[in-house]
Amino acid sequence: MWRNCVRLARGLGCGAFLRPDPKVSRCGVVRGLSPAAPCSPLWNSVTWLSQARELKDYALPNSSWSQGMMDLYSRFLEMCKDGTWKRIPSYSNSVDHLPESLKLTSEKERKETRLFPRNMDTEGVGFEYAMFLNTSEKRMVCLFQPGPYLEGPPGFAHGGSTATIIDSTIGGCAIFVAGKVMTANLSINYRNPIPLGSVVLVDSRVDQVEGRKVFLSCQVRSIDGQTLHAEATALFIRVDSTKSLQQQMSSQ
Ligand SMILES: CCCCCCCC(=O)SCCNC(=O)CCNC(=O)[C@H](O)C(C)(C)COP(=O)(O)OP(=O)(O)OC[C@H]1O[C@@H](n2cnc3c(N)ncnc32)[C@H](O)[C@@H]1OP(=O)(O)O
Repeated sequence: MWRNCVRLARGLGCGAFLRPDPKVSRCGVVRGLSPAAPCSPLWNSVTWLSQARELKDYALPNSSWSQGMMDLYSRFLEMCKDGTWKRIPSYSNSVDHLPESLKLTSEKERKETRLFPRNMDTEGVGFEYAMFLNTSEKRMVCLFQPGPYLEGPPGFAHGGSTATIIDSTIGGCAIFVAGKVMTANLSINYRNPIPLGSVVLVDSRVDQVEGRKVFLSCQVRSIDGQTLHAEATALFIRVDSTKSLQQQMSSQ
């Protein structure tokens, strides 16, 4: 799995540069639908972007991104050109990632909540990441640059921050394949610490779907592929979107 990814990334060389999307302002605020938006059924119905509010897309390059992050981002953007990969926009509120049809009534109302990995406004201090989806391979990759506020052991990322980015990547992958899901189980083996400010590639894929159960696996590696930082398996359960989370919890 990983070897394929490295091969793909290497095969593209480093010459690609970012073309500004005319519908995306410099600060990453999306106006209407971006051509870079993914095209799975779930995201197609995401005229979510088009309506009244302007949403900031946090998965666009900013000045905190290292050269390594920029290079990798450019390579994946290049791979988006033939439609094999899709860049996934990222917003500060999880509800904005769902199409209107999947939102519960209570979720349609705006709340002062923030998606956990997007809860810091200062660029570069927390989770800097961008995701790309390969629908035919049922695979989601995430380029992740952990900032100084994610410290665990001195100079290295906290294990919880690694778990968060794995859960988000694997969860995003599961959502594309199965719709509305919740993490039921996430098992992580931490192999090598992730230096703060470095760039790693979180590579996840759906291995199997059995009824409501979605099984996934994931590896976190350095961008040269030489260092395995973590590997994980996960079980996500498709939830009945007609039932509120509260109802599901109270029936347990
Ligand atoms: C855009 C942003 C993306 C970010 C993604 C981030 C995702 C998240 O972090 S979600 C938050 C963390 N997760 C949670 O809080 C989930 C808490 N748990 C729950 O809500 C429920 O237990 C839930 C929804 C997972 C399953 O509940 P429910 O729908 O009642 O399913 P339930 O009937 O118990 O189980 C269904 C099947 O799954 C199995 N199953 C459920 N949980 C587990 C588990 N932990 N391990 C193994 N099997 C399980 C059951 O055994 C059952 O199997 P079978 O059909 O063969 O009998």
